[in-house]
Amino acid sequence: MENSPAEPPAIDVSSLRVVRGGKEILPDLSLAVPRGAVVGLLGPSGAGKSTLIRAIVGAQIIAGGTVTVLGHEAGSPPIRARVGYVTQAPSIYLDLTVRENVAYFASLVGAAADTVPHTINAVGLADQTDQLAGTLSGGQLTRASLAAALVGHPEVLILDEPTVGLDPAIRNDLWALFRRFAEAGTTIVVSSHVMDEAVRCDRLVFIRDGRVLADGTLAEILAETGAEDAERAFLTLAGRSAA
Ligand SMILES: Nc1ncnc2c1ncn2[C@@H]1O[C@H](COP(=O)(O)OP(=O)(O)OP(=O)(O)O)[C@@H](O)[C@H]1O
Repeated sequence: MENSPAEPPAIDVSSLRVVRGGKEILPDLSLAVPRGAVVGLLGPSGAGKSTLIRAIVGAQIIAGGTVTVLGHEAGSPPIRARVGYVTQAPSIYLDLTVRENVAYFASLVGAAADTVPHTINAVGLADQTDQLAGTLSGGQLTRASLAAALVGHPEVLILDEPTVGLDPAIRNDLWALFRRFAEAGTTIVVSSHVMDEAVRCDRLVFIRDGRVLADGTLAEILAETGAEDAERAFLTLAGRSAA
């Protein structure tokens, strides 16, 4: 899962500075995401997770630093079809069916038509193929948005709080799905404010007040803090940084 020295990280953020509404949201943030890893971006509400994600997908004006994805500037034309992004809000058309939505996003990235049913099956929505997206349940809607993002087989998949508000069984199914895509080589960044999702990730980035508190495996972070779980480790690190 770790990079070989010859292989650059999938995502490389260096000294990123972001100002929004006149406020410095990310003062000086650096991190690297290895290829093929599932990386959890964990932190409380308002920590700056969505802002960082926006910078990674090239949707955020940055005031300083660099964000490189697959060796190219974030959001630049050579990588647009290679990076999938699922926002917190439903990112598909509610007045189209699941199939119509996924077919539309397939056409945008030039994916073959036969990838549409395959992707819908992969996210477990075969029975909802002809259902209007606006009539799906919350978990189904998240999976439909995922299908739209996945249909072009992105090498990097960025998911902003995909499991928020979903019941434990659906969260479990979604994590199994992320794992399958990672095993097929996709690099996945998942943001969450639910610390118990840490155990699902290969690596974790703890973020608070726009700063990285920790970047490593859960085992490394627990060893470093002496904490029993991710939540206590986070609190320990937050306490240290405030001291
Ligand atoms: N346009 C804006 N103007 C001013 N402040 C903003 C703007 N957008 C975001 N912020 C602030 O930036 C901070 C980080 O917001 P961000 O959405 O990145 O956090 P988050 O970690 O994703 O939170 P959540 O888990 O609640 O989605 C928050 O304090 C938010 O109020």
